[in-house]
Amino acid sequence: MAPPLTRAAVAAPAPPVRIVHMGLGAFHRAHQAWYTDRSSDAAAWGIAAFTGRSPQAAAELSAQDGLYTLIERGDDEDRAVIVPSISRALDGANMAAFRVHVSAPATAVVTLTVTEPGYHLRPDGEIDLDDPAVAADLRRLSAGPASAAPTTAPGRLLAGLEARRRGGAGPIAVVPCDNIPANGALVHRALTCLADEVDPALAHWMTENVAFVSTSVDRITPRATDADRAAAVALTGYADAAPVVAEPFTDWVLSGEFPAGRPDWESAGARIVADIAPFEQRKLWLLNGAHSLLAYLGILRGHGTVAEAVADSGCRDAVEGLWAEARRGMPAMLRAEDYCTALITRFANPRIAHHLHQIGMEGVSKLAVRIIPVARQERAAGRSARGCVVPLAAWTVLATRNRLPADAHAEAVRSAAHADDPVTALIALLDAELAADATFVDRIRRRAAELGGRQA
Ligand SMILES: NC(=O)c1ccc[n+]([C@@H]2O[C@H](COP(=O)([O-])OP(=O)(O)OC[C@H]3O[C@@H](n4cnc5c(N)ncnc54)[C@H](O)[C@@H]3O)[C@@H](O)[C@H]2O)c1
Ligand SMILES: O=P(O)(O)OC[C@@H](O)[C@@H](O)[C@H](O)[C@H](O)CO
Repeated sequence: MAPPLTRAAVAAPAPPVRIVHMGLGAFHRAHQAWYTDRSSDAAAWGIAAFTGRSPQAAAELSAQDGLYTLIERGDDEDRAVIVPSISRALDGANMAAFRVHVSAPATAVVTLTVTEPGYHLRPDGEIDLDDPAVAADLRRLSAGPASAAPTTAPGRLLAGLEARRRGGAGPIAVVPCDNIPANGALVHRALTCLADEVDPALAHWMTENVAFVSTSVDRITPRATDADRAAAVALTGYADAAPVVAEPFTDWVLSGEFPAGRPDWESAGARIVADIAPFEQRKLWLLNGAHSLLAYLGILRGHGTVAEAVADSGCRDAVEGLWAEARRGMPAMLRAEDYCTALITRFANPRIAHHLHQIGMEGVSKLAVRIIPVARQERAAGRSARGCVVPLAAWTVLATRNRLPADAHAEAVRSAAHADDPVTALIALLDAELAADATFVDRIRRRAAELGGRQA
């Protein structure tokens, strides 16, 4: 039997905690934790990483001192590195530990990967105060912010910041790393809105002390399997209950201030830019837009993974059609055509089993930021947006057949799918203006009918 992965075994001391992370999933381990470990000053920057909803990842990682294997899976071989930057792995419900770490003077950064619905934002980007979980957190925080046990990520983050203010620990940066455009600005607005309701003095303190950084993050990281756990042992010689598999490619673009410092992430390849918007658009519209298209069209065409779907010329042509529209107007410095060429190779990696079902989850939140902005741009310019019609039509077909992967908005999707005019009702969940564009909706309806959906 392989020996357990421990810090003593691999001679990797835990770096002192200066970063708190929320959402200890696969992506954090493949991306921010990896960048931190690859930075020139890695020995000075440890992470206290908190799970989002279940304590399992914290239990698995704690049993191996926070260490895990990152398997970089190329076209023809695996490369393994043991990543030591997570010094402590903790249950997200452990608010006492969360407050201690966020309010520690040494802590300089809070990063988040809590998934798109984890921010509880409305389609207009504001925090949804009518969401029962948000409303419950507001009641808890208003009754006693110092001892409340919120359950949402924004509620927990606000409780941590409140503890930091009380402790006089000074400024800090909040760095959301989910696939949401202007994620720093949106989280800033969401937290300010909550703080205004809980205690305006806290909102004022945040204005002076909390910097919100927007990021564009990129590294294809599918959920690990039992075969990946076996591969980790074979590669490193250590048993690992929580390895992560990712493609070799990785990218991180950040924009904003870090008033208390940060790791030298540039030394690991990250870029700090003044304007994040073009980088976000390239990533979300080209990579994630194509992913969502492949997910819904691919499921309808009987495929299981991205690599299978992109090998199907019916899916591939649809991706090219979406990209032709999404690339319009992108500045030349983004080299969008080269990015798309590289994406085809990345998607086609036969050794990465990225399941369409996983990508197709949370379609309401994802389509709204991956496809809808392109469709709006095209329609505003008087064009057909036919490339955007395909993913939207495929999504409506799966909705009317009750075959969509899980979605936090499943109830609204179900009710729209049973409306007299399901296509209009479903598109209205994504964007009211496009739902009122009769020509565009009719195009989606006709495409959906071709794909086998219920039209009305
Ligand atoms: N996996 C990728 O390839 C990839 C690449 C770029 C960006 N991302 C971003 O990272 C996010 C997480 O991806 P992952 O692969 O780590 O997923 P994952 O399922 O491995 O981990 C998700 C983490 O978020 C927590 N979480 C889930 N729902 C939550 C909620 N409603 N509130 C609070 N916490 C919640 C989970 O408990 C877990 O800790 C994605 O949604 C995406 O925005 C992922
Ligand atoms: O992670 P999600 O659920 O937001 O979206 C699924 C994929 O589109 C996404 O994870 C991509 O693989 C990733 O964004 C690549 O960097």
